[in-house]
Amino acid sequence: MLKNIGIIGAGQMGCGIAHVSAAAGYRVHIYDLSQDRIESGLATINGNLARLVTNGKMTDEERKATLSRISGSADVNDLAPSDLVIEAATEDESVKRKIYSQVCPVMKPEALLATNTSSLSITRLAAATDRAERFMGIHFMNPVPVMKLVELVRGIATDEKTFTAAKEFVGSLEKTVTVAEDFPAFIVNRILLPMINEAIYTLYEGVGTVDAIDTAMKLGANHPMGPLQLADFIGLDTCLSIMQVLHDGLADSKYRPCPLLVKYVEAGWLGRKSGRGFYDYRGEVPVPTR
Ligand SMILES: CC(=O)CC(=O)SCCNC(=O)CCNC(=O)[C@H](O)C(C)(C)COP(=O)(O)OP(=O)(O)OC[C@H]1O[C@@H](n2cnc3c(N)ncnc32)[C@H](O)[C@@H]1OP(=O)(O)O
Ligand SMILES: NC(=O)C1=CN([C@@H]2O[C@H](COP(=O)(O)OP(=O)(O)OC[C@H]3O[C@@H](n4cnc5c(N)ncnc54)[C@H](OP(=O)(O)O)[C@@H]3O)[C@@H](O)[C@H]2O)C=CC1
Repeated sequence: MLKNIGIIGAGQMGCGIAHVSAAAGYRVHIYDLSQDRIESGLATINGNLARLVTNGKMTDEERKATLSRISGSADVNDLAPSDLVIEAATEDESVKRKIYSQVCPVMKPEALLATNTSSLSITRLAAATDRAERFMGIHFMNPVPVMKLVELVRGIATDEKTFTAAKEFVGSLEKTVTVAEDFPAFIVNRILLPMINEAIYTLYEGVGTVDAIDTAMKLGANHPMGPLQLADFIGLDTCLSIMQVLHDGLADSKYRPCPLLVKYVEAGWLGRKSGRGFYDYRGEVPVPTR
């Protein structure tokens, strides 16, 4: 029976997972490198919970109780009581490997470790832990409090007990599970990211402006967000990492990351989280940057 959930990374996904886990009654501890990051993550969670109260979807007592179940610190040792740790740090294999080398010695031997990776091999990540049979992918979608789907991905060594526990955990959050095999970017991102990358090529080749491309896909294909708006929302660094994993892992030139995406990431224009991407978010309304 899982009670204590540890989260690694106080970014948009880590905070979203913390939010829905605490709302479902779990005790949650968030670990990140800096206390400032954690404080701003907790403020985001509080803002999202407050919006639910305003919209009549949660009482103020439930908001307070949910928040009281979440703690945070920049000390990895505080993850020791966790029954399940979900790693939601930057989409970079070397970063995740380093984290596992620090967190595994701290964790209870029987505790489960999961990654929220968007694309990386679960089997390869599992091999960097001391518990490959108790390791798997639990892939939430952004924004976590709103999106209904979670992809579950087994590594080659993941045991059935771990898979069942993960499935029950996701069910307790009232999310729907799909099972994906351990292939680069799984199901959602195998399909979604090439579409986003193609939208960026469409911009790069001058077929349309940012506004034209997003309007076309919103009104012409009924997508809730245009692909460039969505890329900014996901984070352009994450989009580029996923395309690189697809390109390297499937060895097909159709997954080549658009050079414009590379350029934006090199400029530090990572989308909403850095204030600028295909749109500039620093003013009152987002303004296209091309
Ligand atoms: C990269 C990966 O590995 C995998 C991925 O996650 S890929 C990304 C998958 N996600 C998507 O494709 C999202 C596409 N976009 C959408 O579905 C919608 O634009 C959206 C749900 C994000 C917002 O919907 P909208 O109708 O445009 O806006 P809005 O009316 O403001 O919001 C709808 C609800 O979502 C909530 N919401 C919006 N953004 C939110 C956020 N970042 N965090 C929490 N809640 C949020 C709002 O509070 C609102 O809730 P109520 O219904 O209670 O009012
Ligand atoms: N964005 C999305 O739409 C989705 C992302 N994902 C996946 O979730 C994961 C997180 O993505 P997302 O939340 O968007 O990314 P963010 O950039 O918002 O957050 C990542 C967080 O991890 C922290 N971090 C980096 N290195 C370490 C470390 N060594 N120890 C602890 N924390 C660390 C970062 O801190 P700092 O900023 O200080 O570096 C940051 O707070 C990635 O694997 C991503 O692929 C999955 C589904 C959707």
